[in-house]
Amino acid sequence: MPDKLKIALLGCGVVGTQVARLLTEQADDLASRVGTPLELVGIAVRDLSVEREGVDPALLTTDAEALVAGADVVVEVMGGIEPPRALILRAIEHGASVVTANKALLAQDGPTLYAAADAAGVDLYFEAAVAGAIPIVRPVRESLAGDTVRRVLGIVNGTTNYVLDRMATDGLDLDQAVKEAQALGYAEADPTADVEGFDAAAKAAILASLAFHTRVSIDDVQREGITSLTADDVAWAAGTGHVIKLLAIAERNTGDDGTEGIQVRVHPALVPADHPLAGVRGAFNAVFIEAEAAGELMFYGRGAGGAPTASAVLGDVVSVARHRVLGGRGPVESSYADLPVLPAEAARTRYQVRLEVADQPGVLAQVAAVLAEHGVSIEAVRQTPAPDEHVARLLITTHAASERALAGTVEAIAGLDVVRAVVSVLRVEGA
Ligand SMILES: NC(=O)c1ccc[n+]([C@@H]2O[C@H](COP(=O)([O-])OP(=O)(O)OC[C@H]3O[C@@H](n4cnc5c(N)ncnc54)[C@H](O)[C@@H]3O)[C@@H](O)[C@H]2O)c1
Ligand SMILES: N[C@@H](CCO)C(=O)O
Ligand code: NA
Repeated sequence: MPDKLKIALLGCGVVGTQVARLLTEQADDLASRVGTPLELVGIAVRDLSVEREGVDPALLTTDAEALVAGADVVVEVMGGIEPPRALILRAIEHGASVVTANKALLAQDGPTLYAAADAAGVDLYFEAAVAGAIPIVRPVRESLAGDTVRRVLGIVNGTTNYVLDRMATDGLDLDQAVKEAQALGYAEADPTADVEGFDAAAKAAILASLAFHTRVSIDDVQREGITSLTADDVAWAAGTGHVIKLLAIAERNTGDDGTEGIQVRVHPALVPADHPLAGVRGAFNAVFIEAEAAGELMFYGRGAGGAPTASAVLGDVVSVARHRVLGGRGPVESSYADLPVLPAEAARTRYQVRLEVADQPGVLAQVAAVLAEHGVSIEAVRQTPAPDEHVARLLITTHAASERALAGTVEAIAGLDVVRAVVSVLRVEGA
């Protein structure tokens, strides 16, 4: 048994500071759990002069490469693609186990890192990369390894969930809610990665790879953010018994030509108010899984923040450290299924389409005819008066239709003389 394990920490920001704190404060407990002491041997940072609360300045270094070379376990919480990618590969080359929270890197180039870890026989763990503190990587990879996952629906971005929640509860418009999220430290000064769905898409790619034992990169994920949503959309959703959530969705599906594959997408969707995901408020995250034998499961908690994310990182550190003490490594990424990612247009969902139309005889029939021509089946139609007496508002809910059929339908409806505006088109999920 090693007399101690040397831990190198790369990055000392929001997450790194908390990882350093927990490693120090809980040193005795961690040593008992692992079976040997964990010694934090250094922390790589950019700027040595920045004061970091609770962090021993003597541990700081700007030479990340040298730090990595002498470590048993490397914890990467720098963020970004380079230098983390090169540093992780170097750590693996030196035989270190790696723990990372870096969803962007894993979603872009995970397979290279997994292959390197396999070749070296070391662990590469990343619980914090998806839904922060929520145990989701380990349950999907290990607890559900004997089951067949059909579908994963996740609220995996806390910032957008906070924004949508504020729009729903207090009628804020998007900009106001984003400003509030920034003031609370949820959203970055540049909120693009969150509001345009890039962060959720990275997590969707990682979740899909794990759930379906295949390789999905962020480029395979169909992505749409929340920036086109209005306070009116959110209010309408409530009026029809739904809440709007930004969902990361990964599901098994069959393509038009009968090919078995998966679909992975991120977009806002109407979720029925009685669905467990509808109750996920504020900046919380949740992942809802439908598996063949297990049925429905939901994992809920904090998806971000220094301490919650550090909790997931430390859990991984203990796991990989235990493996080193016992000899060997933990379960690896399985990627035997080789399921293709199907084209987005073949995805089938229910839709709500809101229109403003001329309030005159035959309008409903014309609109219904377009839907019929495109093979889109209507589930319900609701008409409400508009402030202008010559205009009516129509809310059409469809049965499941393909994205392709729906797009053609909406284009044709928009071209009808009697249609003043297509107000919104939203998918309905989880019904
Ligand atoms: N903050 C969260 O809530 C959260 C949640 C889940 C996952 N993550 C992930 O954790 C990682 C870290 O996030 P964070 O919020 O702590 O970021 P941060 O910006 O607060 O901290 C990053 C740290 O890394 C250092 N760093 C960056 N590049 C460096 C370089 N080239 N050399 C040396 N030091 C360098 C920075 O100086 C900073 O100290 C990211 O991959 C992020 O996606 C964060
Ligand atoms: N920006 C992310 C945090 C970490 O992924 C969120 O709002 O959930
Ligand atoms: Na997690």
